[in-house]
This record gives sequence, C-alpha cells and structure tokens, in this order.
Amino acid sequence: MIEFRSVSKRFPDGTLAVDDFSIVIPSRQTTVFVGSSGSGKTTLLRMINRMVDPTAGQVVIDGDDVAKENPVQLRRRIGYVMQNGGLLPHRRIVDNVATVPVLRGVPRGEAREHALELLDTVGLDRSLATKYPRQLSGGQQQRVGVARALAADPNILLMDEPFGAVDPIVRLELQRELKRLQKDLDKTVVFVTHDIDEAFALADQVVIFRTGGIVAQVGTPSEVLGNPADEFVASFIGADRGQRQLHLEPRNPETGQVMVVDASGRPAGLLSDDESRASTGAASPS
Ligand SMILES: Nc1ncnc2c1ncn2[C@@H]1O[C@H](COP(=O)(O)OP(=O)(O)OP(=O)(O)O)[C@@H](O)[C@H]1O
Repeated sequence: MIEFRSVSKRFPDGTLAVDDFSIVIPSRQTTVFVGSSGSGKTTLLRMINRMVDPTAGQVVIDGDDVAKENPVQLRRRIGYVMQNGGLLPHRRIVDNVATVPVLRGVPRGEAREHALELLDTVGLDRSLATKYPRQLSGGQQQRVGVARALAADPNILLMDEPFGAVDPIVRLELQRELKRLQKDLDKTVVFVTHDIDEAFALADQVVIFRTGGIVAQVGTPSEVLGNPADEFVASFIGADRGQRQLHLEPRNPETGQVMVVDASGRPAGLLSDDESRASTGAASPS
C-alpha cells in the first residue's frame, strides 16, 4: 500500500504543484490519476520513487517513509514507464530491458535470458531483441518500456502517460495488454493519463484532479460515473453533455438482438442474447 500523507510540493520558482494531498493506494490494484494538464499528477507520481521530494508531508510505502530510503535503490525496485518509452537509443532492445538487473549485479547472460522472457510477456517477438529502439514502432517501443520496467520484478509499477504518443488503435491494444498483464502479475500500478476513457478502462480506483493537486473525486469507475461528486467531475467525464448516455436499439427484430448506442448515435456494443431477451421481454428459447 502506498500512502500520501498531507503532501505538498512548492517548486523553487514558487509554483505550488500539489497542496495538502492525502490518499491511500491499495496494493495489487490499478490506481489511475486523471485530470487536466498541470494538475500535479506527474509530480505526485514522481514522489513515489523520489524523483521529486515533497516540501511537506510524507509518502509511505508499506509503512516506510520513502524519504528515509536511498533514491537510487528505491528507483531500482520500482518500475517506471514514461510517455516516450525512455529507451536508450544506442543500446539493443535486449540490453535496454536488461539494464537495471545488470546494474544490480545480475550476470549479463542471465539478465539477457530473462529479458527475452519479458519480451514474450509483453507480447513482442524475440526477433526484435537485437534491434535498436529507432527500428521499432511507437507501440513496440512502449511494450519494451513496460518490459524494462518489469525487469527488476518490482511490486510497484509507475506509468506516466505511457500510451499518450501512440495512435488510438495501438493505444487500445496496449490498454488491453496492460489489463491482461495486471491480472497475471498482480502489481500495484499507478497510472497517469489525461484521458478519462483510458482511466475508466484501466482503473480499479480513479482519482480525478483539479489544478493544484486537489482531488475532485476518488472512487471506482462505476462510482464516479454513477455519482459524479460535483459539476467539475460531471463535466470532466462528459456526463453533463450527455456523452455518457447510452440507449438500446433493437438491431434485429427477428432474433431480438439489441444494440447499445451512444449519445451521438454510434454503436457502443451489443447486449448478450440473455440480456437482449430480458430487455425486450422475449421468452428464452426452450
Ligand atoms: N520543476 C518544476 N519547476 C517548476 N514548476 C514545475 C516543475 N515541474 C512541474 N511544475 C509545475 O507544477 C504543476 C504541476 O505539474 P505536473 O507536471 O505535475 O502536472 P500534470 O498534471 O502531470 O500535467 P501534465 O498532464 O501536463 O503532465 C504545473 O503548474 C507545472 O508547471
């Protein structure tokens, strides 16, 4: 569990990025920080691995104040994935993934073997291992970034807009992959995004920020969607403009199949056969 206890951050130029922020981030779940630009999300994320130190308050991991930890050692046991992948351009993919284990003293051959297994884990072909980052697509580079963050087998994975720079289709694929990984690996994931749809897709717990690191609402996606705390949240999630309203349309009158349609008339999905029958009052086939 990660706890932020009354944390504030004022940068040397006087900017108050975070003001008295407190929250508990449960272990083995995905918590997503979402909010407009400049609301302090990245600053908070970086406090967890001491890339930023708070000016007041504490960040506590499993009961230990991170301020007492050596920042370099802390960073080597917390995975960090950033928007551009952050790969070292002059190193082959396999060595990018093996960087931290080698720094921690794992023999190079062993670290490379494990790196190949991690390429499998994130859905990349092992033939990419000998290539350089520039030879990979944006989506592939992001997967390498995730593999590299997993290489030290961290309990905590910090992800700062990791899928922000890839096209929407690849982005959906990466989101799906992250959900699969999370089910298998059981990490505590803290994920930063601007995108409320991405937040709803990934989060067990979503934290919606206003400017100044001020929390507008914390809850599960269904709590936030079902009961926005105020007008700011309603507007941020699009509930005020009817964007989240779905309705049902019969698709095929003969089979009774029902389609779910969003406010702009776009199909959002299909109801299962059982639910379609329930919604139209049709009897089950015997
Ligand atoms: N090193 C710094 N020095 C001064 N001000 C900073 C520094 N880093 C961030 N800030 C300011 O702190 C505030 C919060 O920044 P932060 O990057 O945490 O926001 P964010 O919510 O992650 O934004 P974005 O979504 O655009 O990345 C902003 O006003 C930003 O300009």
